[in-house]
Amino acid sequence: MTDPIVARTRDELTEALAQGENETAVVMTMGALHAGHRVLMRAAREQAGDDGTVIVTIFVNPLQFGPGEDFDRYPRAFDADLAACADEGVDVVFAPATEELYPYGEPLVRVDPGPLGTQLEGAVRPGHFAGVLTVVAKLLNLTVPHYALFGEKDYQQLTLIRRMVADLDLPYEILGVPTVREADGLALSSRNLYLSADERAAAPSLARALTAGADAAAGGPDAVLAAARAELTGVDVDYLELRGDDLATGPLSGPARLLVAARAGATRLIDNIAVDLP
Ligand SMILES: Nc1ncnc2c1ncn2[C@@H]1O[C@H](COP(=O)(O)OP(=O)(O)OP(=O)(O)O)[C@@H](O)[C@H]1O
Ligand SMILES: CC(C)(CO)[C@@H](O)C(=O)[O-]
Ligand code: BAL
Repeated sequence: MTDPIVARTRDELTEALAQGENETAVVMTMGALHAGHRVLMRAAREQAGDDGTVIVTIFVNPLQFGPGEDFDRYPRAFDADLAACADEGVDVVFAPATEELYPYGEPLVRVDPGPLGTQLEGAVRPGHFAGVLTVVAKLLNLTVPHYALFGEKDYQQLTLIRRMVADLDLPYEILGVPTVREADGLALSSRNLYLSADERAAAPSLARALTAGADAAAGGPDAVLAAARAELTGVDVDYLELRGDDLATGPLSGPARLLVAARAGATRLIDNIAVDLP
């Protein structure tokens, strides 16, 4: 096991990447790495190959947090993150300071996520997806990977990143990785660290609701939503929505996504599942 090269600046990153001529794959994270991130790292290694380069970025992006959100208290655990990256054979960790990534202060020009950016998560978190897409575009252009891997847990984010890359002709291949879950179905998330014992006990109701919804697919959209709603207990629901799998609204048949966001105490949890409508 070799320790990854840690790059804190653009120059250090360029130097670290200059060494490899083979395929590169990047996993972008906000740190506090868990087993879900590790699955992304393994998928990245599979894409890049043994002689390729796997890059993990660790950056808590202030641009995607709204006022009153948890930017300040977002978990930060750099030493443990580095150990996890070493364990997974990551080659390069890019962990810039805010001033390194945004040397001119808050960017005036941002990537516009379009109408989907104000729906679902975007309705609850105004400006969130402009902040996400802007930093993802920057990190893609800095790491210049062949592949970038993102989790399906953040399905709307993954969908918007795919659209950004297609709409702006960015030369990177975006790959989605299925959601990694605890034994009781709860999707792994750095924010699960915030949950009290009671909240942790209530949290799997999101996954139960999604499974019940997907199991009711044969009955059509109304049956899916009713089955899911019946299982959503002990949490405050922000939204439960069924959409076509590209998240564009429209007549619902064929491949669809059921998405949920709910609060357990003060902690917002999100999750989603594929639904195969008749
Ligand atoms: N349980 C999971 N399964 C698969 N991918 C995941 C999972 N959790 C996070 N990811 C993916 O890891 C990448 C980095 O996510 P991030 O660092 O925000 O972690 P997170 O656990 O989603 O944190 P948060 O609690 O902030 O949502 C994203 O592509 C995200 O979709
Ligand atoms: C993609 C990302 C690293 C951009 O800050 C973040 O939104 C996340 O961790 O999902
Ligand atoms: N995991 C998505 C990033 C965010 O919640 O800000």
